[in-house]
Amino acid sequence: MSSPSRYLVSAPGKVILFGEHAVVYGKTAIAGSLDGLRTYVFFEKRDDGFLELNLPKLGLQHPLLWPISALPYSKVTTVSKENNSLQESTINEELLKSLKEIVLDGNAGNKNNQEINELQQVAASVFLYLYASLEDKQTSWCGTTVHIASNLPVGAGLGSSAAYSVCLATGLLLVLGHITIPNYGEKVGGFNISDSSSPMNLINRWAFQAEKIIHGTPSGIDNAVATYGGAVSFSKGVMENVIEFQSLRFLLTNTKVPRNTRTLVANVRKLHDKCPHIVVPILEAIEGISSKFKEIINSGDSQKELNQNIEAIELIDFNHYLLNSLRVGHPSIDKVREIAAQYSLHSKLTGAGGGGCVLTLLRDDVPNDDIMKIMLNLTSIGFECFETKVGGHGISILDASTISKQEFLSSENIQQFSGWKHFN
Ligand SMILES: Nc1ncnc2c1ncn2[C@@H]1O[C@H](COP(=O)(O)OP(=O)(O)OP(=O)(O)O)[C@@H](O)[C@H]1O
Ligand SMILES: C[C@@](O)(CCO)CC(=O)[O-]
Repeated sequence: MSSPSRYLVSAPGKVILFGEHAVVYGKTAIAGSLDGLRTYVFFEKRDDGFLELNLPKLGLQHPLLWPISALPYSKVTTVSKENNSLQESTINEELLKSLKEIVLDGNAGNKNNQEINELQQVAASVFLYLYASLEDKQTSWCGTTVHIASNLPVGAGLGSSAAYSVCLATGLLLVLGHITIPNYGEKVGGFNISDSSSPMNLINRWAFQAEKIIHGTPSGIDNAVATYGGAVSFSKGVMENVIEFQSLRFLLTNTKVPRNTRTLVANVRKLHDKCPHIVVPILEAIEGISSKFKEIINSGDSQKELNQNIEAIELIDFNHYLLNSLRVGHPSIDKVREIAAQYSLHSKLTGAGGGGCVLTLLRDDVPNDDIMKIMLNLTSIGFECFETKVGGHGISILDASTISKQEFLSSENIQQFSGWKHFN
């Protein structure tokens, strides 16, 4: 049977309940996937030896185009299908510099001569890095056209970079013949992270490489949640399912204050290196919060009790204060907390902070009218609100042979195309 000439891949955003930043130092974080907020990538076969990337969500009006022959093969470790040895190359300054040059050349060769900013350049570098690393020259595809669509806010703390990285890793592993579409339709559940040959683990490993290009020193939690989905606990690269908080409802408020995870993580690192005697105990205290939350959810509380559990709720405030002391807070986040507190709701920043999104736990005993009022209040000052639960599918894949590029681009609800498959 011939392989599809088009694939559609999707991956979810994520929300961190407890433990961001501390997780970079090996501490435990609790997080979940955001099934309704996803990135979708459409891969279409080419036969002219070119790679085309379309990044409309990052504000690029015209495609970027490169001949495959321009890729920096000598600087990445290519893969042999025979012995199945996928070796990631070290992501160093030299590699990043040559990727950047190739991205800018691809843009310069474009007759539209558009400006390309740092965010667009990094996103394109990720694509070229993955293609060069994974190409084994046995594919029937002689190039690909890639279109990205997403309903995730970019750079707001909800893991947009990880969803993008996971989609690209999945699609390119498929296109370049390393994995095939899974058979499962609707199955959601466990995964075996220790099985190194599993397609999901392969995807997660390559998405982690992509995240290193975007973030510098990521913990790996964002790409793991986008890959495997669910509600999880994550520490030192190892993930466990923690399904007990999947029915909790949250309000996510995007303050729309632009920030950059790479810079925020680097700033915490500088503080850590300068004042370890202050920062290390803060990280330990954050670990204590994640552990306490796990203890509460493992102690047999029903979801309802968890929702009303004062101790669990106070952990949200404690975690927020500790993050503020790592200097990743922002006045816009305090404003959301202040408005939520008027209705006795508790909030914390989520993701890297410095603006971005705020997470508010919606307790069952808070009337819907109050929630509406909070949302109105927040939107009236320019913030954006989403009500959400955590959990749901990680990577989803669709044989898109019968879907045209136009249908993909004009679809209001890409999730509704039928036939999505999942690995877990
Ligand atoms: N839809 C998209 N199309 C192309 N690139 C994207 C897209 N979404 C994210 N990216 C890439 O990810 C970068 C944003 O990453 P950043 O880590 O700052 O935000 P985030 O992942 O949303 O937040 P956090 O890491 O705190 O969860 C963008 O600059 C771009 O390189
Ligand atoms: C701030 C951080 O902890 C979460 C970003 O979503 C960074 C990381 O874990 O890589």
